[in-house]
Amino acid sequence: MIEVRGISKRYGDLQAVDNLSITIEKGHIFGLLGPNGAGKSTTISMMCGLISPDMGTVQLNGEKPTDKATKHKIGLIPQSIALYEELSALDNLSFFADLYGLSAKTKIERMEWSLQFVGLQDRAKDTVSEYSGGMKRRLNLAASLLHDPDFIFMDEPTAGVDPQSRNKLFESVLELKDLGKTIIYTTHYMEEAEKLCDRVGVVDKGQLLALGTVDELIEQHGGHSSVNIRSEHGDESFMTANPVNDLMERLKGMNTVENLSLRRPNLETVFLNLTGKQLRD
Ligand SMILES: Nc1ncnc2c1ncn2[C@@H]1O[C@H](COP(=O)(O)OP(=O)(O)OP(=O)(O)O)[C@@H](O)[C@H]1O
Repeated sequence: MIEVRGISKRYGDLQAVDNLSITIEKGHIFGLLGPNGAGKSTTISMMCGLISPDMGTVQLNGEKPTDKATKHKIGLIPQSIALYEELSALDNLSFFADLYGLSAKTKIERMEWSLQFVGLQDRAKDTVSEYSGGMKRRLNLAASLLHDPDFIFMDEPTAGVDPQSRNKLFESVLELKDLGKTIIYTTHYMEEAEKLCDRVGVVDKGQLLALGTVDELIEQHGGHSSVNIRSEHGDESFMTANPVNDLMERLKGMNTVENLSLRRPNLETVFLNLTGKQLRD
C-alpha cells in the first residue's frame, strides 16, 4: 500500500505540488492524470524518493521510500528513455542488473524473464540505437523490472510509442497487476486510463482535483449526456441526465428519424470539466 499525506513541493515561486494526499491499495493500477506542468512527475519523484517533499510524508508499506530495503522494492520507468544507445539490450540490462546488485544466477534469470516479458528476446543482441521508439520504451520497462520491484512507477510510458508497442505495454501493465504489483501510471491518454486504471487522480497546478474510479469520476464530474436527433422537424440537440427516457419521450412525436446520436460523458469530459484544458501529447 502507498500512503501519500499532504505532500508539497515548491520551486522558487512555483508551487509544483500543493498538499496532495492519495492512498493506493496493493495490486491496484493508479492513474495520475493532468495537463502539461500539472505536477505529475514531481509527485511521482516524491513518491519514489527521488526528491524529498517540502512538507508531508510518503509511505510504501509503512516505510519511507528512501529506506534502503524499500528502495529495492521500487521500479521507476522515467519519462525520458534511460538506456545506452550504443549497447545491445543484453548489455544494457546487464549494466542495470549490476547496479541493482543482483547475484550472477538471479541476474541471468531476471534478464531472461524481463526480455521475454516485454517481447524483446529475439532482438536482445541488437544495438539499442537500431530499436524503434516503442522497443526502447519496452526495454526501459524491462530494465526497471530486473530486481522484481513491488511498486512500479511509470511516467508516461507510452509517449511517442507506435500502436503495436502500445498494446504490448498495456498487456505488460495488466500482467504486472496480475503478479500483485502496485502500479502508478501517468499518461496524457484518457483511453489508457479508462482501460487500465482501478482508480484515477486528476491533478492541475499541483492540486488533486478529483480522485476515484473512472465511473465515480464520470458520475461526479462528467455532466450530462448530449443527444442529437435529426427528424422531419429538423435538428434538435439537448443535454440530459436521463438520455434513454428523454429520447423515448421526444421520439414519440416524430415519424422520420434520419439520424440520432448520443454522447455519454467519458474521462475526457471529466478532464476538460475539471481542468478546462485540452490534452496534448
Ligand atoms: N527541477 C525543477 N526546477 C524548477 N521547476 C520545476 C522543476 N521540475 C519541475 N518544475 C516545474 O514544476 C511544474 C510541474 O512539473 P512536472 O514535471 O511535475 O509536471 P508534469 O505534470 O509531469 O508535466 P508534463 O506532463 O509536462 O511532464 C512545472 O511548471 C515545471 O516547469
